Amino acid sequence: MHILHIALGGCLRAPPVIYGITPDTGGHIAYVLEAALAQARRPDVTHVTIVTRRFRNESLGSIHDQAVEPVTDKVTILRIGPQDAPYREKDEALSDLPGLAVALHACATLPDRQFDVIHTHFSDAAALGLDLGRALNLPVIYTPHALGIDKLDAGGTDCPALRERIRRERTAIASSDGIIVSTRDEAYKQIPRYGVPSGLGSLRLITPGVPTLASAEASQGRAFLAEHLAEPDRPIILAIARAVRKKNLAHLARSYAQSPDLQERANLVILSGQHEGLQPGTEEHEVVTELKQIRASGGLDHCFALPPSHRAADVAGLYRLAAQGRGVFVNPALHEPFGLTLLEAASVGLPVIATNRGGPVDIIRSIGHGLLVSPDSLTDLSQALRHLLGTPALWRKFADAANDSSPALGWQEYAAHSVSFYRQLIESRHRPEYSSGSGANLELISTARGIPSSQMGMTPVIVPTTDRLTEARA
Ligand SMILES: O=c1ccn([C@@H]2O[C@H](COP(=O)(O)OP(=O)(O)O[C@H]3O[C@H](CO)[C@@H](O)[C@H](O)[C@H]3O)[C@@H](O)[C@H]2O)c(=O)[nH]1
Ligand SMILES: O=P(O)(O)OC[C@H]1O[C@](O)(CO)[C@@H](O)[C@@H]1O
Repeated sequence: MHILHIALGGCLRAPPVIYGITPDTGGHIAYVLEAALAQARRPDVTHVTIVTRRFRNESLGSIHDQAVEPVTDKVTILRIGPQDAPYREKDEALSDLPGLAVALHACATLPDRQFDVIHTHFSDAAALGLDLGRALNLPVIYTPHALGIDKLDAGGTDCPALRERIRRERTAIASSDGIIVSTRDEAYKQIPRYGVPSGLGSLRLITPGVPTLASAEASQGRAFLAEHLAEPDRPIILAIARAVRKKNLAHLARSYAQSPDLQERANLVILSGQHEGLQPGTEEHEVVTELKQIRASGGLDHCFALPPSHRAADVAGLYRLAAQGRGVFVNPALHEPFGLTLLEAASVGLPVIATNRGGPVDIIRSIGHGLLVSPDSLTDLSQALRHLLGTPALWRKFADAANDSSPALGWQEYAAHSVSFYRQLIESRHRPEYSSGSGANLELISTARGIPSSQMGMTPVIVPTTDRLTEARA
């Protein structure tokens, strides 16, 4: 099987990726690369091609202007589009889609590129994938990663670009042959909000694995923080997220700033993308500026680190340092579609405190390595921090749960379930009764493992085939 992934946003390249180098260089890239590498390790997969955008921007890396980038002998990144195209964020790049569709078609019809299935990531890629799928009669799978309606609810600006994104997402949901989501929240709450009649495709809940952390040890994290903290041996309250409002990092900073006892007990470390070159007026610039203001007005320079740049090894070192020093990882997002960082924390045995909106509910229920809090309440967050940092037995219990889950967090099962789903969609194309959009490949819709749909209070649209985190704990 030759799998084609399409992911247009951000700076996608062979590892090491510089996450946070742009606002679109985040979790979906980790997901696509890990999925592709794990799928390629299977003997029934001959090759995995990842198509992304080509652009020229020296500060983001000359690799993005290279048409072909081998990742392994079975995984290749292909970059499409004009050679001198500038880098654009996803909302600005929509006008490029017709040109990219032509370029994709040209590269997908070369004799040595016989794809069997197309897996698209985010709705811009779905538009391209659906077009190619129709032309080549290939099944198309859509993974949303982040959906616009919930972004709007989480405080996203209601603007034409977001409305257009929601329109595209509706088309992707309605027209794809299959949808792969990561959480029950996406399956039972977010997708049904699009009001697309179920029946055009089947939807699977397949839990992603953990992004592979660099091998750096805690000592790397300690060295990285050396110049930022006066008492570097205190436990660390760690947050790592793109500098966008939805991630609610200022809420964590405020909660810490209002709690002198927490400042005495632990240091706060926030990695919020790469700050260099942020343009005034952008969301990321505003988010980072607000964090700096909270730190300055609270006189917290000695205990609140906001490093302006970081690399993959620093991220790994910080997670391990936080775990070693009995700290905690915090994801305070207003809404988190899934939350790969919570898996990263689990993989090093680090307890977490996470938003009770979205994917973290599934993740923490499955792994049991932390507490859920409302992202609206400063006191709930500071109390949770006090409780966890001040109760060694609770910390140990969560750390043990994280360590127990660790072996089950790889991508092998994701690869097995996704490839089996692809195969089913490919085979259904060859059955005589198949006709596109007829719903012939629809499986009936039942309940997610352990949660009757009636309890979710909405119409279920899926047959989840795997919920690996739950299985891992069973
Ligand atoms: O400054 C940063 C910010 C992020 N990261 C890394 O980038 C990834 C970000 O993951 P996450 O916060 O889960 O993802 P998002 O970038 O928000 O991506 C989307 O896609 C992910 C995969 O589907 C989902 O887990 C998210 O909920 C969804 O918002 C993780 O590996 C982080 O460690 C960094 O290294 N540095
Ligand atoms: O919903 P938002 O904040 O626009 O973010 C979605 C973006 O973030 C990412 O998760 C970044 O990797 C992409 O999938 C997507 O481009």
